[in-house]
Amino acid sequence: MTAGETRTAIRVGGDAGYDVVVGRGVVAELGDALGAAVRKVLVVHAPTLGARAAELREELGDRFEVLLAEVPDAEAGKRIEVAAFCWQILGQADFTRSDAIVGLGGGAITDLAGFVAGTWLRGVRAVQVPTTVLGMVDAAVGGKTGINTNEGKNLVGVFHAPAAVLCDLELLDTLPRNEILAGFAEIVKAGFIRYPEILDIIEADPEVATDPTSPEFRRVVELAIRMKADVVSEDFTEQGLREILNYGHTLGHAVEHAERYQWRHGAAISVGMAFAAELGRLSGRLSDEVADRHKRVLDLLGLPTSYPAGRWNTLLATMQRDKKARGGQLRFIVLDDLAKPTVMQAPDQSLLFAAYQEIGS
Ligand SMILES: NC(=O)c1ccc[n+]([C@@H]2O[C@H](COP(=O)([O-])OP(=O)(O)OC[C@H]3O[C@@H](n4cnc5c(N)ncnc54)[C@H](O)[C@@H]3O)[C@@H](O)[C@H]2O)c1
Ligand SMILES: O=C(O)C(=O)C[C@@H](O)[C@H](O)[C@H](O)COP(=O)(O)O
Ligand SMILES: [Zn+2]
Repeated sequence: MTAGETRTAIRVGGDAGYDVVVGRGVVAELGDALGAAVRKVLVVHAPTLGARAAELREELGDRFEVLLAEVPDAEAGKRIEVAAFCWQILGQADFTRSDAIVGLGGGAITDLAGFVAGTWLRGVRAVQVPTTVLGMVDAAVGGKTGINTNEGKNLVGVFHAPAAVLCDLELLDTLPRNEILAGFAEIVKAGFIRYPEILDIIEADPEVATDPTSPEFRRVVELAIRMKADVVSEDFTEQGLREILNYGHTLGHAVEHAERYQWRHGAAISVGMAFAAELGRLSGRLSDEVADRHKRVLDLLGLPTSYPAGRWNTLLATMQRDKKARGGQLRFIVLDDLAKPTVMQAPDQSLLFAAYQEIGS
């Protein structure tokens, strides 16, 4: 970091937990985050981050034996065959329990790298270096890892907390605008379920989303990370509270599946939040003002809030496999008010359908 730049450390899980470090240049802390006990490091990265991964190998080379695993980009990387490819590298290089894995990439890569770290020898050290907004504010934080199956999104995974998360804002300099905006869907989620200040900032000037160097950008990123850090500190394995992080995800994951993962996660979650707002409104719990605010904020960011009306049956069939379902009954996260998320148990299909009609295009 250069003089005058600040570094923020957000703690997850108290004394025995880890820091999520935010700032420009903080990837320079990777060696220390890996720690003195580690000998070998596997950096799992997408092709986009190949040059940066090679630089890291150079930078860390005098302290560690660094191997690189280039894996397919985005959701194509979140497959069991890709995890097996990484396990093979680890096996052939004799990785032991005192070695470590680094996830360098967007949320898909940190989900995969976390899964590999959580399963290799039943769990080795993972340090996450997210390179997308979405990875920084959500995916790399909290130790939820996962891969997809033919039947649905994230159906296989383990909870495996990282040893550190380094959110280097400089890495966002190369991130395309549409990826930045997709990441903002999870920031908006944090606004609705915990910190409405985020919504105020975006409404005051939606352009903050496209300037990673602005103080407002930094503020909303840190608020979203704080929200996630607090929730997962209280409920790491999603016994209750953590379910609120799934706001917009029940329908959103079904949209991703229906689109064969050609939609960005953030875009699908945006549609899912628009649906959750209608569910809140039509069930009589959420005011028109807060429900309408969803579409307004998401529109300001150019994120989608509708989906073809004729796709309901397809989405409903996929939603039956949602992890929040209990005994065959769907459960949705909805809002009673701003920053008051709650679980809606087994809503009538007629209510779900009516809410979907409101976002149907
Ligand atoms: N585990 C969790 O708690 C959690 C939370 C939220 C989302 N997720 C998962 O995260 C995934 C979505 O993550 P995402 O939105 O980061 O998408 P992504 O990982 O697919 O990355 C998006 C694109 O950005 C490119 N990219 C990444 N960093 C770049 C950079 N610095 N410069 C240029 N290009 C770059 C990638 O190559 C990719 O093409 C989904 O699979 C979702 O399920 C997990
Ligand atoms: O961390 C969590 O918990 C979340 O639900 C965060 C979500 O944004 C994320 O997309 C997560 O991967 C969804 O998890 P899933 O259990 O619904 O697959
Ligand atoms: Zn998500």
